[in-house]
Amino acid sequence: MEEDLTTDLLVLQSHLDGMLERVQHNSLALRRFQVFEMGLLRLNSLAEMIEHILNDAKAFFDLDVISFCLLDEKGDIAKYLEEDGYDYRNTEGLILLQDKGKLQGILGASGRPFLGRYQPDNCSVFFSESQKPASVAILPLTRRGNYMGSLNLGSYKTDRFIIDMATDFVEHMVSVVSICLENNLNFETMRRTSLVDTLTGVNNRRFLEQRIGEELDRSQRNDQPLTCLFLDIDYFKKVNDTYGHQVGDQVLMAVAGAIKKQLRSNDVLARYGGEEFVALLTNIGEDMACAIAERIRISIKELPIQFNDEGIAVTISIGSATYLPGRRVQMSSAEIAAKLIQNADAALYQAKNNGRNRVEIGGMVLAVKDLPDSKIA
Ligand SMILES: Nc1nc2c(ncn2[C@@H]2O[C@H](COP(=O)(O)OP(=O)(O)OP(=O)(O)O)[C@@H](O)[C@H]2O)c(=O)[nH]1
Repeated sequence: MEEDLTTDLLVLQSHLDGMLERVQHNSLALRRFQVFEMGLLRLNSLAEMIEHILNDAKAFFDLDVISFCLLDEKGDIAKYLEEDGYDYRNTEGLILLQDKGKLQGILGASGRPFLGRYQPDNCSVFFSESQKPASVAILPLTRRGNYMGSLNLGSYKTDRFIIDMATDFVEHMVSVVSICLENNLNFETMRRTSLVDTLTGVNNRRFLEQRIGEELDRSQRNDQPLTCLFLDIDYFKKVNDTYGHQVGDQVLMAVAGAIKKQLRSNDVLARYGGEEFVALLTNIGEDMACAIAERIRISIKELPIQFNDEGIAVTISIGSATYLPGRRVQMSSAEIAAKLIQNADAALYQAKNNGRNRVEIGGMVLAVKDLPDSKIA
């Protein structure tokens, strides 16, 4: 009798130990998840989110392999990452899928997580052959019933993810990841649309105003000149009056595209107003600026724009001014920026006065106040 009691007590004790161990394990997992979640909420961009997921989640959740799959049907995500200089093509574990069908094929229309043994048919898209896990959790990221991608966790242990495992915890995690992903994507889209001119697709004036200060600081730091071109289509009112506003819009788009083609990818081009554009050419002094402006002028003159089989002749006038960094800086970036644009605009005015379809050089801008007009051309 006493022996039976002792055995029962030992069994009970071992049950309790097991339960305690599970509670401790779960509370540790929960704490880790809270830290991971807080990290996710603090992120400011899509690139940061990708890094957090791929680099930190593996350690947080003690995984052997992880991949982050994003549905990118229109190629916007690739474009955003590229624009931010993020090397998404060589980021291990990041998968941009253009076809929603693949995710639906694996996870079904319900969007339920898949936990279990690695199956080549379903899982090879998410894990490379060299890092093939034994068990996986393929967690769909969805918002409002739409797939956005999946978070794919892998372990070399076959029993880490099993079919009947409770999924409450992972489902909570993927809803947080899904919300963060949606926020980051919305933010990236908003950031771009608010700084891009919707008609021509080049940047808008607000973008230019933000960027010019950064470019001037860079110019100062690297002791390299920065040139500003002010470009204005000639007699554009006549194009509108003759062919209509819609054709005028087509001309604006064609001209913006042609100017952009003559610039380097790190130069800035913005639509400043109606038919005016401003370009910032980094590390370009006056001589080079003149050659580039001439190249732009000729490319616009030769632009083949057709309306009802009739060619529309378009020309552009360009004014240029160049900032020369120096040791004596007595003006703020904002003051230098205003002066640079003002001088380029004045040169444009000259180009218009001197007959249009021409380039005028407005001279150098220095950051010193004591030179009258700071203009030494
Ligand atoms: N189609 C179209 N026209 C625009 C847009 N924004 C401004 N404009 C037109 O651009 C024209 C600008 O005319 P003006 O400022 O007189 O200049 P211009 O005819 O180009 O003459 P110069 O600059 O002196 O050579 C006006 O007719 C505006 O209506 C736009 O987004 N689309």
